[in-house]
Amino acid sequence: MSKRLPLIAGNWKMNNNHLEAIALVQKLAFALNDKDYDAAEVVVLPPFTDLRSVQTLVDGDKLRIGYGAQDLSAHDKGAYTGEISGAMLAKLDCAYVLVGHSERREYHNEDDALVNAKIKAAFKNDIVPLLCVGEGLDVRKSGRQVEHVLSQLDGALKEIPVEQAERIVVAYEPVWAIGTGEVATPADAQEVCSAIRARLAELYSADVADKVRVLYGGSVKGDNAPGIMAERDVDGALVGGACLKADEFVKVIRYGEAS
Ligand SMILES: O=C(CO)COP(=O)(O)O
Repeated sequence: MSKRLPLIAGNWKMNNNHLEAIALVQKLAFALNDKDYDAAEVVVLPPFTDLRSVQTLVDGDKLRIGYGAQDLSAHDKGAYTGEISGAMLAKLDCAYVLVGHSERREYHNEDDALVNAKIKAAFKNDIVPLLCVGEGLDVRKSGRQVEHVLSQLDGALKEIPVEQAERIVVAYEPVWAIGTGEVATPADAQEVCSAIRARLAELYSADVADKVRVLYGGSVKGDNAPGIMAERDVDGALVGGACLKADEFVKVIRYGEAS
């Protein structure tokens, strides 16, 4: 069994201009003691307008903090006003890109077919997609969360070859737990994360299932991270609100040191 390196990713959503971005990444690097920290991979996902500043800072200070974008276009280039291509993100050395976040699905009508096209666009540019899946409250109340999430996973991975699938990161983010302060219990997170891993084994192989990192997201904070991260199939966290303060994000990142 391979040991998966935990991944703690901070989704800034629509927060911080490029100057605030520099300040936050500097604070984070300092609070984390970036050069000495290697127990987890740390990634920030700022708005597009911040990426060049974050790249310059990470390169200049040789930070180990990785970065990526919150979305990308399914198209290569051309008359798509307002869109950002995978090639543009690759030129900024983005390692990751979020795909299918519930806020994109809800406010921009992104469906599984578009999510699938965006995953293909990311891989075409050698950027690792961080695929978000998760059920709303109505589905959770009806007890169909596993079925719902696996259907999103199947749709997202359509025609994705094994050598790409094994690099993907999947984030289970129950919509009812996002920004609500209502965190899923560790058992809730484990139930769905283990089902995602089992489906990857069915779709590809046990080896792929063993390699893919499955994260939990939804009201993760310093105090609840240790319990969630202790679950067998949870390999990290996708953090929203708590990643906007360097000290709180560092508490999540250093979850393993909590007493
Ligand atoms: O949507 C999220 C991360 O992508 C989670 O947001 P919160 O941590 O603010 O609930």
